Amino acid sequence: MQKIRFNELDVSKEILKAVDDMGFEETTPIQSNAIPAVLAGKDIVGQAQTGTGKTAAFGIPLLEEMDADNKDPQAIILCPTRELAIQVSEELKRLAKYKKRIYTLPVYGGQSIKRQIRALKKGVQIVIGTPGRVMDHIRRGTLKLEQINYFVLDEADVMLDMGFIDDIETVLRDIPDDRQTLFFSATIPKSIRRLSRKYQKNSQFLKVAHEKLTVPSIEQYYYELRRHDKLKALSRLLDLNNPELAIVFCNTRKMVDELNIKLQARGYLSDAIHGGLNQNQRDRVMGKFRNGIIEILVATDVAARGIDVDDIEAVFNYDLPQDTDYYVHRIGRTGRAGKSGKAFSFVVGKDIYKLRDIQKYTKTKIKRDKIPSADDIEEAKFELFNEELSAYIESEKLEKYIELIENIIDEEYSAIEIAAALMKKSLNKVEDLAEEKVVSPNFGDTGAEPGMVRLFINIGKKDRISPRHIVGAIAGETGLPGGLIGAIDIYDNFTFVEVPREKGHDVLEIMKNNYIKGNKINIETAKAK
Ligand SMILES: Nc1ncnc2c1ncn2[C@@H]1O[C@H](COP(=O)(O)OP(=O)(O)OP(=O)(O)O)[C@@H](O)[C@H]1O
Ligand SMILES: [Mg+2]
Repeated sequence: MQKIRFNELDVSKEILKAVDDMGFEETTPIQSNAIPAVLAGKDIVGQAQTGTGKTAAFGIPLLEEMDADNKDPQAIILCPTRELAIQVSEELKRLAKYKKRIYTLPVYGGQSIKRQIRALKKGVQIVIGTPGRVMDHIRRGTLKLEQINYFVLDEADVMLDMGFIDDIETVLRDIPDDRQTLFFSATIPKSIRRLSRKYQKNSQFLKVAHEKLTVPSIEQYYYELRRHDKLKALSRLLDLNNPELAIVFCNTRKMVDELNIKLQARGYLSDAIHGGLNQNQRDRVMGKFRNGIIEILVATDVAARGIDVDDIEAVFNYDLPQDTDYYVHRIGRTGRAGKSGKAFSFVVGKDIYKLRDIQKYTKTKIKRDKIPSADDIEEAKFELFNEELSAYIESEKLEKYIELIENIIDEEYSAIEIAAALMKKSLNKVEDLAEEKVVSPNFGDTGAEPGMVRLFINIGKKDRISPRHIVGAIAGETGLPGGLIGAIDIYDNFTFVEVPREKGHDVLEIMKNNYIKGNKINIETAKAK
């Protein structure tokens, strides 16, 4: 049983109406397999490719089985991160749109526990949470387990990788034996099979029959390069492909932060997400990414697990993942729900062996490709320019300008010379910023604290400059109190500072005139202040 219509399943008209509102036409294979199995009371391990609707595969039968007259929790869904708990909860809310008396609640750390307790007291049937906070509620007695009939682990494998096994086992021991236990992920390693043998009854392993582990609509490429060429390669691929939204994965939090700053300094609208950020920061970043305020999300593996954002057109493995399974989850952030996408992996030295393992494991061919040259980018920009130009000529009223140009032609220049000069001027504007990076003010919303703006300053050799020097120089020259100049750090050959938004342009002007010589900050003067 693969794709069928939802009304061929034994589900209520409320659910049928909701999936129709959501625009779902047919079930996905995991849905046509899992929904009847869960409704029939089975324990299952569900494995299906990324972006193929596993959330609704467990969400729909859970919603069907909830007793609206019972206000106690009847299902717990555990997710590895707060973002995912929120996302799953939102998908369930959409599915429950016409089941007015079923309440779902996400509970996760970082959010006021009192608010969650109040909500739980009012009556909630499905609790979606991260293990830490769920445990906390259980210990406090604010999450009652007596009525729990369903226990779901979403992204089951990464939950074990993250060391949540003790928490999971504690919860499993405490909820009634006659419950149903469901595990889901795109990759099911042996550790999950073991957990299944221990805690599930007559478990059914639903591996949706697919030859490949990755989605076929994702084009996959790799690039062999040297470590220090990665940033250039990333910039070129971003410029050439121009993805609306993209995720770039690095292997450590530190790399994520560093790369994000470098991208921002090059004028990209990027921001970083990883487990080292606090709740507010993470919410802000995810919100900006979902709304397209930032276009590039630089992330660690866990932070992006299961994340479902429309229109992510490209995924970059800036570092190749340590684990082959992680490759599957990473590139699965694109090509969701039947859409197409591209995945680009950077391969340095011995990474090539890991890449071979990945190909063997996922049963896919990752195509080798060349990093686009500066000429390729220029050509692409030129093509885009031509297209935009034609559209502009078609849509705008140009009579007045035609007259003006005719005058210049008469006097000195040919039409071709004038067109060439205008073209160079218009194309260069963008390139100057990206290439020289002397000072690139980024007034877009790129990770600065609220009310602040980030300024990037090229400082040439970093060994002679400390953050203190830079704050000193800015404070001295602009009269801003040092306390208002924030978040300073030094990366490679540049630094950034955050200053109050309304002072941004002033500070920039002053810094340009006084401290930027060529492309170096004049640190001697800064020290003297
Ligand atoms: N039957 C369907 N038809 C069309 N779209 C669907 C269907 N079921 C789910 N979707 C949509 O597909 C997207 C991906 O679903 P979901 O996030 O549940 O995937 P997943 O299998 O959990 O992926 P991952 O392994 O990355 O967690 C969501 O936006 C969801 O609303
Ligand atoms: Mg999922």
